[in-house]
Amino acid sequence: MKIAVASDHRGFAIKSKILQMISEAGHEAIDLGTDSIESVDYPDFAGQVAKSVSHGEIDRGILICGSGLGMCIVANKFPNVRATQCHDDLSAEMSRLHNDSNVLCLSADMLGDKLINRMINIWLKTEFEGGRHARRLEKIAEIEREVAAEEDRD
Ligand SMILES: O=C(CO)[C@H](O)[C@H](O)[C@H](O)COP(=O)(O)O
Repeated sequence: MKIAVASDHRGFAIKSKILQMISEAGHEAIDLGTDSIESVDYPDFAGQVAKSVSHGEIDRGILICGSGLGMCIVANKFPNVRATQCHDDLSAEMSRLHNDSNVLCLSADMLGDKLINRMINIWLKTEFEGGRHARRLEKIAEIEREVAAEEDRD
């Protein structure tokens, strides 16, 4: 898979390790910034990754900020993006099994390197279960279409 990774200043230190984890797992890792610990605004980076996932240019994204929360809020503004804030092995697994998560949002401040490594490997390997969960994702897609249609009318 082609996987883009971006962070704000708080996630900068772990980002290079995450890029390496992705490569070691046999995937193509794309670095979309930030490039230093200088303070930046997370919406700029979440937006780049989420837009690429939304347009199908990349398969998945990983976003890291202090809490992971702001990144997740931004990413879910984009159609076709199912961004999930995960904090342990089980949430990483469930986000794939039930939600077909295509953007993983992580906290740099609250999670250790070993846990992040494990979560990423689980998130990369776990397949979506489909079935009743596919019906629910179709309802999310329908909501996205309704919102877009309302915006067109305004
Ligand atoms: O998006 C966040 C909070 O929802 C992240 O934790 C950011 O990294 C954080 O808000 C950045 O804060 P800072 O004080 O400017 O470093």
